[in-house]
Amino acid sequence: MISAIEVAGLTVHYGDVCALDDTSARVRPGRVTALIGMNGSGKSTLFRTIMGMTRPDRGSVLVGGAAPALARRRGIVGYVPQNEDVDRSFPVSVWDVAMMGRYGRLGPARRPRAADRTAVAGALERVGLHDYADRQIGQLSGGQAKRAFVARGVAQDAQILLLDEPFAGVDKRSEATIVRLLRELAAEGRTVLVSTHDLHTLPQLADEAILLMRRVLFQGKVSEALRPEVLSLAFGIDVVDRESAA
Ligand SMILES: Nc1ncnc2c1ncn2[C@@H]1O[C@H](COP(=O)(O)OP(=O)(O)OP(=O)(O)O)[C@@H](O)[C@H]1O
Repeated sequence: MISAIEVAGLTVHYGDVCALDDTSARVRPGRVTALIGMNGSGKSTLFRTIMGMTRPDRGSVLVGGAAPALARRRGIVGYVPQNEDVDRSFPVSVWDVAMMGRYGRLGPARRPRAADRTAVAGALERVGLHDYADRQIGQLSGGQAKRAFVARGVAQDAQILLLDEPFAGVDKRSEATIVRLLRELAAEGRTVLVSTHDLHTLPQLADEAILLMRRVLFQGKVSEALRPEVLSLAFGIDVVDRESAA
């Protein structure tokens, strides 16, 4: 089977710190794959390397069969980072944030067309923010703001979507909305790679899991990833209470 994302032998250092060490994994198309690992295990680094934003010391990345830079240019891959670089005190509306997902598609005049407005309206509807379109981003709760950034990724209409901890700091309702949305995107044939600390929702969220600790310790079905002996590999302890490991 052709992989949606394929990384092989990735090694990334920040100075003396080794963030990824000979990391290899394949992400299958049309599924939700969860990326699990402790703080500092290299999840964000892996996302950035897949996006071509961090250059590996060694190894290769293919995204939709293309090198990262080309995949981004073609709009094949979308990315919702853990920490947004949008200043929330900056006066942009929820609509504007979602429209940022369309920037790569706007013509030279940079003026949104009907298709762009339809995509943005649809994305806001899907994250449950259609009534907040005119709200300034700084006037949203943390969970609503997170949903606005997920809407930006959805509006982009990419075949492959990467989300770095979209559940961090969001309430149960927002979390349920995002989980449902990611499942729908996978059912439409899109590929979703999502990092999370929440092992509790893993069975609802994902089909497959990748356990990372600088290198891939396990990749397979979620039901197998949740076995205590597998989790203890990733978290380095005997996991009695799954949530306390997250
Ligand atoms: N810009 C940087 N400069 C130096 N070291 C970095 C940088 N970014 C990450 N690191 C280090 O690389 C390692 C991997 O970090 P990374 O952010 O990829 O982990 P993570 O699994 O996403 O962590 P978390 O769950 O806390 O978000 C950590 O030891 C971190 O301190």
